[in-house]
Amino acid sequence: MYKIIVAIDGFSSCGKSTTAKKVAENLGYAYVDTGAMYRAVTLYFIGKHVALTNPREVAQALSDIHISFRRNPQTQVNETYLNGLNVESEIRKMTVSDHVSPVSAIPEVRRAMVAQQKQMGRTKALVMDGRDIGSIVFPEAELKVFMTADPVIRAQRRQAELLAKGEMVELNDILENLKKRDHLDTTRAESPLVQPEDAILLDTSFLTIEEQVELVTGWADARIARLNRLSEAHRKV
Ligand SMILES: Nc1ncnc2c1ncn2[C@@H]1O[C@H](COP(=O)(O)OP(=O)(O)OP(=O)(O)O)[C@@H](O)[C@H]1O
Ligand SMILES: Nc1ccn([C@@H]2O[C@H](COP(=O)(O)O)[C@@H](O)[C@H]2O)c(=O)n1
Repeated sequence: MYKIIVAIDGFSSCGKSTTAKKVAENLGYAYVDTGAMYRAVTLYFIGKHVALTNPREVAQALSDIHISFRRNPQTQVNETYLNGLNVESEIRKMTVSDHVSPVSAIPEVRRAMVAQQKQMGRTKALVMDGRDIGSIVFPEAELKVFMTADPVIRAQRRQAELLAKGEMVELNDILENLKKRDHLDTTRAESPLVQPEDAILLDTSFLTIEEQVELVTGWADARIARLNRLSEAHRKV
C-alpha cells in the first residue's frame, strides 16, 4: 500500500489539529502537531527569560531543549513532553498563546523545528499540521490541505474549549489573540503562513468536525488509491 504525507496548514483555531488527529487515526498514520513544538519552545523561553533578540541566548536555549510526543494510554492522545516533562496542558494556556508567534518567527527556532519535522516524515505515513508544512517542511507532500474559518466562530470554539478546561477567557481577548497571531504568522520574513498553490482550501465555519474529517480522509484515500494504481501500472510495464 502506498504511504503518503498529509500536510495540513491554516489559520489559528480553525480545526487543524482536531481534523489531523482523526484523519491520522482513520488512515492508521502517525500524527504530529507542530504548533505544540513551537509552543513548547515558547514555554521554555518564558521560563528561562530568554532574550529573543540575543542569538547566543536563543542558540543555547535551543540546544538545551528536547521535545517529544508520548501517547497517553488512558486517552490514547499524543501529549507533548519538554525535556522529559509533560507540558501538554501548560502549552495550551493563553500566556503561551500570547508569546508563541514572535518566538516562532525567529529563524534559528524554525531551522531547529523544521529539521526535526523532516526527520519525522522520512518513513511517510504521516499527518502533520502547522503553518509551513505544505510550503517548507514537505513541499512534496502528496496531499496538502489549507484550512480556514470565520474568526468569530474560531474564537467561540476556542473559548468553549478553554472553559471546558476551567480557563475563563473573554471572547474578545481570544479574538484579538487569533487575529494578532494570524497577522504575525502571515507577515513574518521566515516561512510565513501561505496557502500552497497545490493545496485544497477547506473552510470549516459551517462544517461539523465529523464532516471535515470525512472530507480530508476521503481526499487522502483518493490520493493513495491513485498512487497505488500508478505504481501498479508502472510495475506491469
Ligand atoms: N467544525 C467544528 N465545529 C465545532 N468545533 C470545532 C470544529 N472544528 C474544530 N472545532 C473545535 O475548535 C477548537 C479549535 O480546534 P483545533 O485546536 O483543532 O484548531 P487548530 O487549527 O489546530 O488551532 P491552533 O492552530 O490554535 O492549534 C477545538 O476546541 C475544536 O474541538
Ligand atoms: N508549523 C508551525 C506551527 C505553528 N507555528 C507557530 O506556533 C503558533 C502556535 O501554533 P498552534 O497551531 O498551536 O496554534 C502559531 O501561531 C505559529 O506562530 C508555526 O510558526 N509554524
